[in-house]
Amino acid sequence: MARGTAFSLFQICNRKSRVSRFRARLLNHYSSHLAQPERSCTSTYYVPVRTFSTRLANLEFYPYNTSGSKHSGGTILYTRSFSSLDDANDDDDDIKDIGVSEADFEYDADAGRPVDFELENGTGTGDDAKEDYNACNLAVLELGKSRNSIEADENAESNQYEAVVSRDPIELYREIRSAPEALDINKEDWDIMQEVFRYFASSGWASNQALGIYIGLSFFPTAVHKFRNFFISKWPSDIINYLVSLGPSDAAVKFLFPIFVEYCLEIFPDEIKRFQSMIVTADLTKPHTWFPFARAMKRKIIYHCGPTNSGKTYNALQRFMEAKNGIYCSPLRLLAMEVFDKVNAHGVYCSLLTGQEKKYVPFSNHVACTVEMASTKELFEVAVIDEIQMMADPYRGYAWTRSLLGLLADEIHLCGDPSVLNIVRRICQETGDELYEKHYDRFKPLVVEAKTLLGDLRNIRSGDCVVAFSRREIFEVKLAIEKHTKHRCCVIYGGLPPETRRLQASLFNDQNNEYDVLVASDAVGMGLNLNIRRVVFNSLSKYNGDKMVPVPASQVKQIAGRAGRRGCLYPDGLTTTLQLDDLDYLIDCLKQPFDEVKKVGLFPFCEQIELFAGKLSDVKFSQLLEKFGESCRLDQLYFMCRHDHIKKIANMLDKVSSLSLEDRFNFCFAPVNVRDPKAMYHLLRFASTYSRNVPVNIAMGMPKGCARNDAELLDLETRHQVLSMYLWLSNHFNEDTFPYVKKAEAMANDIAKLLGQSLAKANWKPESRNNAAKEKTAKTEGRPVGKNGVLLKTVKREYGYTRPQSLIKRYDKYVPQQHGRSLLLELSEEVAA
Ligand SMILES: Nc1ncnc2c1ncn2[C@@H]1O[C@H](COP(=O)(O)OP(=O)(O)OP(=O)(O)O)[C@@H](O)[C@H]1O
Repeated sequence: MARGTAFSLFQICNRKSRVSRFRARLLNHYSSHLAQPERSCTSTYYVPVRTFSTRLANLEFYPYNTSGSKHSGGTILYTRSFSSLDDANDDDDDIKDIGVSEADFEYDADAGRPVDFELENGTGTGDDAKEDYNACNLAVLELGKSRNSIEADENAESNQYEAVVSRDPIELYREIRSAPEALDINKEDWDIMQEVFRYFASSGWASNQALGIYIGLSFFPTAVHKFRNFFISKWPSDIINYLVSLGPSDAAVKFLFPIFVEYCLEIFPDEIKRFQSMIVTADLTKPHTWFPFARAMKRKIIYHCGPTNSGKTYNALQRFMEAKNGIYCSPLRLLAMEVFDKVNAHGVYCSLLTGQEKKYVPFSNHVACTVEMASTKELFEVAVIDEIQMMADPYRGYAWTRSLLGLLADEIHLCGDPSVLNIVRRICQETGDELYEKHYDRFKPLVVEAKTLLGDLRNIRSGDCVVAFSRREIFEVKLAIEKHTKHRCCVIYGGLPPETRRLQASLFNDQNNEYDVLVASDAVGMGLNLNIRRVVFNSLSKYNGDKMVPVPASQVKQIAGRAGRRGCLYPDGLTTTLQLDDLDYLIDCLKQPFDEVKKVGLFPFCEQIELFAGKLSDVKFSQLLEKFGESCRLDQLYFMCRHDHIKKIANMLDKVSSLSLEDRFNFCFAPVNVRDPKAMYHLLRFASTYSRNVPVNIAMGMPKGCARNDAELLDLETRHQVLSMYLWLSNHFNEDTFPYVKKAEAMANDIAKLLGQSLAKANWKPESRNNAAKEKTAKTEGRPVGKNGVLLKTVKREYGYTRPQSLIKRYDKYVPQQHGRSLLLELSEEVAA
């Protein structure tokens, strides 16, 4: 399709009124080779004041005519970006230029779709356009037409519709509205018009542009349907002829859209108002303004930036302990406990605050807490936010963002890798805080052992930590090691209570017992100081809830970095894989620089959700969350954190009546494994008892003793989670309603001990909580399933990633076999270097 070369300038004027007018002025400058006169046309649209455009295709300037370059006129409604960076000033009467930058249009609804009618908006020299134009004409010439005849046709067509396309859409709309009902409708045209409207209703561009006048995505199809009925009932023949000539196409959509806007503004003022107020209340732009007290301070931000085991946290904690008061924000309960112990051991009184426990140490001015519990109301001299890169975590990132934006501390020490450094720089520009950067290197380089374990767990040695990415794998590895070697294994994975993980860690660290190997999940990557000599990856792929995927490089680095920490028994860290095939991937991951994070997480406060709820009537809390997610506006630096698990809880709690919105919101954040039906059942029970305003019972007995099989071990884990949930709820709701805190604590301690004892004995084959579900999925996908629903290993690769070719294989190809061993050593040294 030929491309025209109209050079467009857009100006929007924004009037002061509540429902303001944007004046979109389009000046089309034709390039000389098309020999068209320069012209301009202006039209005015009434649109509400709104500082966003949608996932626009605004950057693409479309003509209204399929014949390409020859038509001009008409206007496109240009609304503004979601970004706050270029907010329109509502109080400004002047006409404002809109600087359209690519960055403002990150989401393009039409991305990937073929654009047939794109006009050039470039420099005006139009070389590309000239080429396209010539190419198109050439193509047509090949079909047997002369250039003159094509031009004559185009001119004739353009003249024919000039009267339609150059008209102001407001006038067009008024004219259509005042026309009498149509009587004479041509069947063939009618069919085409149906297609045109169908195309319009399914246009991503149009539905997104419609957001600019507060026609929501869910209302858009209804609005188009009514517009179609209105349009067809009037049957404006000149416009119909033009649209029929365009057919169901982007050009037709772009022509109809401004008329549709006029129609909507007149016919749906209530819907527009309602959606507008929803949008305003779901505004998550400028989150730094949510914390006015922090903004009133001149804070000093110190970014301790470096890889694992480089002393970042150590240095930040030194400053924390020197200060007259301070707060340490941890990603894990476990790490908060470690810091709590360490700081108190140094003689600095420090309290502990996590979702589940409050340990107040008399006279303490310091507190170690989990990041979600950090107070943005108290003043501190020093705050430490550990693992700051977790701002980008899809689920929990909002807690780090909130702490960075909202902590009232003179000095805030951020510890983390460099992935969020740039984004922190940008945030500091917005908040006005001073940023200082301290860069660190690893104390000792990590060495990759290129010979690997050659697939044989009998090659395991004392001080090794085998990392596996599922509970099943962990127990399989433990079983195999203990059966075929003299080593005994400690176990650490996310499902275990922090107390049990700590006990397992100290058992492993202690040199005076038989436990000399650790088998752990990625939970080992953060928080624990362990005497690990070598990290061995059992595999480098993991199930992401949907399929097997490679473990991200950043996570591989974090885990491998646990080997050989300063001050531990083995200061020279080693890492390798069980299988040779995985080695290349490990090396690639370690060599990769940290990916730069582009966005960090946000989540609304309860008050924001409450405000939003006021705009809707008769919606359940789960629907409210859904609608908030749909309507919220965000700056370019932020994303809304994933809340599928929250919605799942909200959905379940919809059954419980007489819970306030705030209570529902709080219950949704309770720590529960949403995939564990038993734990979910207890949460529902707690919520419904609470809603009756009577004391909530634990109503769960203690197990008789240690677990004798995996099912009993899983049961212990679940029971501990339920107790942990009870304790969490007692800290987040009125304590009188959850009065059995002491009992819950005692039970949780006992179960943690039982878990420890059970793990020491564990020599059974692992089970999975959702064997049946896995089996079903696997069967529907045609994947072979073994006993207990294990997806067979051979298939894992098919569904997972293809392992990169290993060093050995590469070597085998080019070097005679007998030199293999020495080359491996060379490679090992090379990698280490
Ligand atoms: N100056 C120091 N003197 C003594 N020990 C130190 C010093 N710096 C760091 N360490 C010790 O080195 C180990 C690693 O330090 P630290 O935990 O601060 O590293 P990190 O860079 O924060 O790593 P990670 O992100 O993995 O936690 C810790 O055991 C710490 O106590």
